[in-house]
Amino acid sequence: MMNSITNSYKNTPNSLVHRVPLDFNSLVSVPDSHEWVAESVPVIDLCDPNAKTLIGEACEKWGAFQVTNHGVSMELLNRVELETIRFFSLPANRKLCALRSPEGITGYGVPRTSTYYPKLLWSECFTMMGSPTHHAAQLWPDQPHRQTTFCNLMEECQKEMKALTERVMELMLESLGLTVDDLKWFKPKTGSNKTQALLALNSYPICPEPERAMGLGPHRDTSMLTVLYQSSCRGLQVFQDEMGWIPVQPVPGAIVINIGDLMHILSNGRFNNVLHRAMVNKTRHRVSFAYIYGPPSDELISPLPKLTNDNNPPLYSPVNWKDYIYSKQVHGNNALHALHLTNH
Ligand SMILES: O=C(O)CCC(=O)C(=O)O
Ligand SMILES: [Fe+2]
Repeated sequence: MMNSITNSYKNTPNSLVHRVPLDFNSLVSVPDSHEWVAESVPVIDLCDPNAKTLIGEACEKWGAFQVTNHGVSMELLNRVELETIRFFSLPANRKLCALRSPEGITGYGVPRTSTYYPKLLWSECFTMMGSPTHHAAQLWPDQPHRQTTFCNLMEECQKEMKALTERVMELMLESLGLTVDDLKWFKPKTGSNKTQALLALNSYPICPEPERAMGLGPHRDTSMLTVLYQSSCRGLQVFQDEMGWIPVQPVPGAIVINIGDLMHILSNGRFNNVLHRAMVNKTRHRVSFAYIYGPPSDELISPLPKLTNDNNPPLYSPVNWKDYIYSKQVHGNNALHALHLTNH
């Protein structure tokens, strides 16, 4: 019998790491040994024979997942990341030469979602559609070589991201028991593919008071899918009922896929259009880049007929991407409610 609590620890497992605290003051980040990881969006190997099923499950539960073995070269991702850092390190007055016009969609400015919130965001954004030739000439008027390097890289990035997006889209359709033929505009047998996409470079500068600011506020993407490379810096979080905000841990080389509102509509609500946000931090300038993929701008998107029946009627009325983007700018996160068919 122990007669005092002094002996209570005798013979209990007691390795060095369980006895000696870290020298916390010497650390600038949390080592893996001390990281308390919550359950988060799955990481899916695209070459896994089971990828289709895993993607279907992830889309229903999370509306987001990370992919590895995705076919986009690491070397390209690194180059785009470096170019993104280089772009945002330009002096403010230089970046303003490419300021997005009030009616335009491309160029430098605040994030597209800024109109949703009463407060402004701790971030800046540069958006492109195809080659950013016009903006490159505004940014580097006397450096044609610099313009070419920038444009070539951004075009290459969009080409690779598009290939990945189509591969993932196809797996998503298959997981719903559909084929590419069920979506006429996706990979048309005749004529060219008129799908549209934006490439957005995002920058979240170091913030002196991160707890008082927000990089990107809670939002759902207007897209069909968003393909995001977040490099190695934490910040992205997804919202899950009951669990709250969950970090999406950067996995070296992995790419994040988010389900947007249009995919949620197309799947008749089966796929979760994930609510997400980006936090800022005190020590690292965070950059990310997002390939925002959607249908041809006039194409009407509605729940796919094969996914609806008398017991499972369509939940949303048809909308095209162009009008939906406008509605999102005006109504923010409530734009989707306006399309909900409440009479069923
Ligand atoms: O930077 C991130 O991690 C998130 C970016 C994002 O949500 C967006 O561009 O829509
Ligand atoms: Fe987003």
